[in-house]
Amino acid sequence: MNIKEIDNPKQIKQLSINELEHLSQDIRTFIMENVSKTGGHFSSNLGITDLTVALHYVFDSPKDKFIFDVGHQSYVHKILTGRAKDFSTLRQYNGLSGFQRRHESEHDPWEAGHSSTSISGATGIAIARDLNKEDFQVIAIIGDAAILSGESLEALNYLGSSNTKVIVILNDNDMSISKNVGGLSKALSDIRVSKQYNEVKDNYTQFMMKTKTGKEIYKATKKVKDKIKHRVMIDSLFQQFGIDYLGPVDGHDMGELINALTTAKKLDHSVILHVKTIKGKGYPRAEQDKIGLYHGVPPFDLKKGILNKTNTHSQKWSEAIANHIEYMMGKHDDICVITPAMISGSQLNHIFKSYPNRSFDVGIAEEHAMTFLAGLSVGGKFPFLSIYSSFAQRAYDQLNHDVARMDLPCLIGIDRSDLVGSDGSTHHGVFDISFMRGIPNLILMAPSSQKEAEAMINTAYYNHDHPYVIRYSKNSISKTSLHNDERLEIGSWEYRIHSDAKTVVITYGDHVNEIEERIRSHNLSCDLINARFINPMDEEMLNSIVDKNIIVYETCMVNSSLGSAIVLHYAKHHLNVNISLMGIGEHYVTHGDIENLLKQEKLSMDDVELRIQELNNEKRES
Ligand SMILES: Cc1ncc(C[n+]2csc(CCOP(=O)(O)OP(=O)(O)O)c2C)c(N)n1
Ligand SMILES: CC(=O)[C@@H](O)[C@H](O)COP(=O)(O)O
Ligand SMILES: [Mg+2]
Repeated sequence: MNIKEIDNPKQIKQLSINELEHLSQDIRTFIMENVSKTGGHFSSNLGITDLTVALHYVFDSPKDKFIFDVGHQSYVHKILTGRAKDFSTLRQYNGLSGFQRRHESEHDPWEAGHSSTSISGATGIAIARDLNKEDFQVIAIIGDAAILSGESLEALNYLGSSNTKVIVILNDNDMSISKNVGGLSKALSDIRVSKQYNEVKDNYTQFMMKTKTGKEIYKATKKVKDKIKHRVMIDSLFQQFGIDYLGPVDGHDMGELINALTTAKKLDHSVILHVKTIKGKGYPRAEQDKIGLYHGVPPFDLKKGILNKTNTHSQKWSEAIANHIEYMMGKHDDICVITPAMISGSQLNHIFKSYPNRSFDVGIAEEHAMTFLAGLSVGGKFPFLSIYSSFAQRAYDQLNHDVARMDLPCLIGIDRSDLVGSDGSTHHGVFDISFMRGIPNLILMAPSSQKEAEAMINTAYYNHDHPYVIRYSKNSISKTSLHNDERLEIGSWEYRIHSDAKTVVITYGDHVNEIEERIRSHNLSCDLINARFINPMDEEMLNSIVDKNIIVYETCMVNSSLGSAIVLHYAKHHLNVNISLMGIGEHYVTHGDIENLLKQEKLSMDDVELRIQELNNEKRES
């Protein structure tokens, strides 16, 4: 069957097991040839090929709903649902997304990019189906790392107590991006495929599901069997949630897969089908990859594999940050490093090798990572958490409630800030400034060079007084050798171009050098300020340019960004617009007090603000 001629998964329904196996191999070859050209998620899709072919053979998408967790492993699903012809546009502007996208196909009922949402979403879709008295299957396809993350466990806990039916396919390749971590992950990998046991069990279950009596007997005996199983046999952690468990089955044996999926389809209650696969199946370098080199790949030569290029002139921001952190770890043994499953992406492999006892990969667990950081700080360590901007969105309350409120000395590296390119909208780091600027005690920094980044890390460590955040993008920067020992004054901006021009641009991070180069090469009459502290702002410098035209340039121009803070500062201090900022917050003044004040006395806004402060003090003292 020519892969590009598959418009609809129905076309594979009449194939034999043997033909399905050949189709699966052809799809793996197609993925290798295409993804090695465009870049994208490589080993996860090779490993899930047989399972996805079997899923589309047994179930009927789009009537049956396929929800891929994260969605980075949905390429085979896309190929079988008529999108093979678009693969040359994978992860490009206006091209095929690297994740499920609803606008792309009726076969994509769900969207993700962030991990561990599939079971929650599937449960919602299933319960809505039951309420609407509709009849279709809801299937969540989730990896062994994603299923061990907070939201997945919350969803499983709820699913086990609900009467709806969701089929959870656990695609267990014993790998996250790199090796999977945690106690539950070990329990999973200890459970072995026993073909004979599964065959007997599948045939028995299918036989019992044929009749009403059979179903009753199945349920009654299942309880007894589970009790015995809990004690004597595989202590499957999923049965603890009250959800039936099938498997584990060999994820590369088409017949066994189809049998197990058919059993799951016939059940009248939720079930987890545990499927063991090999991440990178069919491409030995990817099968042997334990550090995630073939998880998300750039375009590469299939024959030679991905070659480790050591570039002496440029580096990724992550590398510059990790190098200086490692340098500081060598000088100060209280520094620890945390990552939520992104060792390779955050360039921490060398630190994990050099300081294994002070480096912690907590798995896909951003909430835990952030509060774990707080605990390490309370315990007298100086922790550094490296976390992607969009994944940090998961840990907003932990940052606010556990780190900032206690004003704990630590450093948080917000990696992949600003636009990230091919991962697209779910991964752009454009909200971190707006969700962090309002949190008390956080010092927000954005370096424009390696040297400045090192000075910021030094400042955070040696000041040892607040939680510091340093944000940097996925871009590359020029590489210098030295580790400088400089520090910065908190809130101090840098006049990068100071020619007393009528216009001044204020920006930070990667944009500073880009804009400086443009001003100089076009000989523009324009000053440039490097706002390297996004919070607190350099109000003295702001006041010194009150008579200039100001252009604020930033990527994440969303509410409560730096730009809006600057506008507010001017409105409050310099424009003849009367504006007073009044927070009720912990103040003692009520809305009613303010209304009365405004009504009774004809005061200027400055007087109102003054009067409110007096009123506030009076009430606080009373
Ligand atoms: C909230 C969140 N954290 C981290 C990631 C990065 N990430 C994408 S896939 C992945 C590993 C997933 O492992 P698993 O669920 O086992 O799927 P596999 O790739 O092995 O099939 C990670 C950590 C993410 N997408 N979302
Ligand atoms: C799917 C996912 O979330 C990760 O694999 C992500 O794509 C990694 O991004 P980087 O390639 O920027 O490390
Ligand atoms: Mg996995």
